[in-house]
Amino acid sequence: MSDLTVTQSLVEQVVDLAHRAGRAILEVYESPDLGVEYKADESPLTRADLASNRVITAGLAQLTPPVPILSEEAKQLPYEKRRSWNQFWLVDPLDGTKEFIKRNGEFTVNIALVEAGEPVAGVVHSPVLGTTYWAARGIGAFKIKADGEEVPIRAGTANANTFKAVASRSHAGPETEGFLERLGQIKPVETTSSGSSLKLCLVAEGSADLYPRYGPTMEWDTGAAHAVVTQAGGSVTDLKGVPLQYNKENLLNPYFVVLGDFAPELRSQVLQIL
Ligand SMILES: Nc1ncnc2c1ncn2[C@@H]1O[C@H](COP(=O)(O)O)[C@@H](OP(=O)(O)O)[C@H]1O
Ligand SMILES: [Mg+2]
Repeated sequence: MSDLTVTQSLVEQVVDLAHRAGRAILEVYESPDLGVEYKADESPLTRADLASNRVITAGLAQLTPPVPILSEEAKQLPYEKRRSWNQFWLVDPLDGTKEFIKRNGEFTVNIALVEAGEPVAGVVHSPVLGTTYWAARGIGAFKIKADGEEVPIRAGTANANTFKAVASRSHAGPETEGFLERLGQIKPVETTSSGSSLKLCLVAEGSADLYPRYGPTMEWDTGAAHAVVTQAGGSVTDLKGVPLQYNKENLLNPYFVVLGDFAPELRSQVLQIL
């Protein structure tokens, strides 16, 4: 099968799909019963994750029938079946389920197109904020603001007097604290917390300089926002500086760090203290 070419029109259709999924999520979010259940690994699942998943998987299957889909909430094929995929859609229909249940708005819809282990396009939509980040290789990285205006985005250089760091609201711990302390020896650090893949998007748009993640995440938590960060000039790498890879036998990501568009010296200085 020959690969699909990523065009602006394809990405626009995926943005529409993310918006439709967002509306399905909000219907549940605004209802009294979120339908919370717990999966075998004790992570939460709601009616909204499933509703969003249905919208996205049906939409992608219609849009690009030959391209396989790997979704957090769909049955996952064994590695022997998916290892030959060169291109596939990687979907997290609702990232930040814990934040959804807390009703703090910090959750996203995530759709990435992966090619040869690398996310080449991505759409991240926040139904509550009404914002969408999207990017595609060869096209660029953009934010659609709540008022509908679309603007190009660029990761920051971290050249100001302080570092702006962002960390997980529900999954940060002592290793993150230790790193932020070491970072503070380079220059002062201001830290904010947020749920879901929004953290990577904050780095992509230059609102934050970096996001350290000492904790487990899955490929679908990062794929779409990884594409946005990369196209905006930043990086998403393991703690040694190697870009995260996708469609691995084990879909768990290593601990990682998201950096803005840092000069090489600053980049290696930060990688050394991770
Ligand atoms: N023990 C664990 N194993 C795998 N992934 C985990 C995990 N604990 C948290 N995560 C991932 O972290 C994501 C939330 O990230 P954050 O803390 O930055 O908001 C979750 O996304 P979901 O909400 O889609 O399940 C989940 O995939
Ligand atoms: Mg997730």
